[in-house]
Amino acid sequence: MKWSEKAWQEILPVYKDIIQMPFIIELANGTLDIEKFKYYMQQDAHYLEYFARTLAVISAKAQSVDTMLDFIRFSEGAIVVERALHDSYFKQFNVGERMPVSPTCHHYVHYMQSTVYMQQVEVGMAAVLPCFWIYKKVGDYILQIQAKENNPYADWINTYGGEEFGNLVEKAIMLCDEGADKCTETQRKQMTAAFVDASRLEYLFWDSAYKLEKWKR
Ligand SMILES: Cc1ncc(CN)c(N)n1
Repeated sequence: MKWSEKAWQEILPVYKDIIQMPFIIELANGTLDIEKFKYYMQQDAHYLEYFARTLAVISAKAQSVDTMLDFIRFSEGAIVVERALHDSYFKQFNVGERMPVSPTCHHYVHYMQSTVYMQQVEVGMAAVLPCFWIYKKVGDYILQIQAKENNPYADWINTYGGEEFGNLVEKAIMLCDEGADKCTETQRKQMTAAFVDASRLEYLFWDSAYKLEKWKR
């Protein structure tokens, strides 16, 4: 069994919880409170900047020039493609100034960064994989159940449920499997632990947006 197949089995309960979250259900049927979506997008704008930088660090640490190129392209995609999606929603919903980074977003981006800087490159690759894979799975799931007419969140759904994003995700999974093949069993376990932690943070990211999470002080 490939590393990715085993790793997905580990996070299956988290994924099943994610697709039942009110944020996801309401996004799919188009009833999600716009303030919650705006909050999510504002936090996601922070997230994407750190995510893109983190991908660039993985690129710099990559074992081969081909993997280096793949991760630098992922980094570019996070900024160019996903930021375009944010910008169009910010315009549509008239979002001006940026919010401070929320506690959950802060935790997630610093978790990613410290993992990528402090651990071997394959563990860093596993830590960013849920950002690809869970979004693809959630995008595909929402495509099946979505309200087809007048859903204000259709562009978000089509971005992550689309074929273009799907190709990136396939590549990211394949690169993790290639990396895992070169690792020891202990290192593969570290990869899985990073994948599980980041998946749990994906859950918390949507949960925090639904609750409009704020710093206590
Ligand atoms: C929090 C989060 N995780 C993942 C993605 C998809 N790159 C995203 N836009 N935001």
